[in-house]
Amino acid sequence: MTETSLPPLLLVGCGKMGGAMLAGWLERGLAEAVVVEPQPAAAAAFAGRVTVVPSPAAIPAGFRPAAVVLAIKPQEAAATLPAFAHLAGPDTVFLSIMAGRNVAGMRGLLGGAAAVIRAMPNTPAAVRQGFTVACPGPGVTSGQKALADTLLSSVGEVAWVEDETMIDPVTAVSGGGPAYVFLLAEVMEAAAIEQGLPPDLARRMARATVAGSGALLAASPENSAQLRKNVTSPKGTTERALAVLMQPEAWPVLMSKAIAAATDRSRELGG
Ligand SMILES: NC(=O)C1=CN([C@@H]2O[C@H](COP(=O)(O)OP(=O)(O)OC[C@H]3O[C@@H](n4cnc5c(N)ncnc54)[C@H](O)[C@@H]3O)[C@@H](O)[C@H]2O)C=CC1
Ligand SMILES: O=C(O)[C@@H]1CCC=N1
Repeated sequence: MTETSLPPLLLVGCGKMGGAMLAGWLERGLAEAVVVEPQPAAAAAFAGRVTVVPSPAAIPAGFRPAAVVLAIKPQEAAATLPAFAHLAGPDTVFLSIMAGRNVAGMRGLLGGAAAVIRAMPNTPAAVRQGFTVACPGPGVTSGQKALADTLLSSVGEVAWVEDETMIDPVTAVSGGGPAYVFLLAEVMEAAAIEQGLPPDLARRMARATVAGSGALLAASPENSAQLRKNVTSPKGTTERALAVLMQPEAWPVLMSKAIAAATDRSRELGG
């Protein structure tokens, strides 16, 4: 597909993640989109560029989306999805980004025969640097998978898996991962202030250090461990900090526990 050929799509829920993806799609050249969003403020940033309606009943007659992107909270699925069941058919694929919600449960709510892809993106999609892992459900055609791939890859990198159970740990790692990185910026900023640096400087340093390190990681052929070693001079300052961060029960163990907790929560949200 060319840079201007994203197909008509229906976005259900224009909150933080749906909005992030929509921003990326619009930047990529989305021709026609209808957004179902009951909170006017949530979609205000997109006014004039997409059609925003408050409920499925207000979708313009005759609008035939090639993809219906489900970006509501998992807890809203049971009450919301049945109103979109009439859109199921060979020309429409449902692309869910809801945490936990599994394909079988969504197909049940959409009438049983819907083509459903379960995907887990992340918010860097807003700047087209997202990472999405997607899993096709039963009956998804190669054309529908290609369409979802076009949508998802237009806002970042995409990986496909056949085993849906992988989406739970994916949700914990790349879905929520940006939050852990932003937390790192928060705690670095606070620590810098503790060491006597002015708050403005502390904020700029933390943001630029996290963003610059991410850019270096993205651009470098070296792996993250080597990039870490490149900063760590023998008997220098970084070595002292890493001795704290990598001690037993510190970062490696804490991250492992955090990812396990999030994976468990994704499984709990299933159905
Ligand atoms: N925020 C993130 O980083 C990520 C979120 N997700 C998933 O994306 C989904 C949305 O999450 P967020 O955007 O964070 O939540 P959010 O609360 O910011 O967005 C949900 C939006 O859905 C709207 N909404 C509620 N009921 C609706 C209905 N019946 N029809 C249409 N819209 C309705 C709400 O007004 C709200 O704007 C969740 O299922 C979450 O698991 C997935 C990956 C990352
Ligand atoms: O916190 C959540 O449940 C969602 C899924 C991944 C990121 N946000």
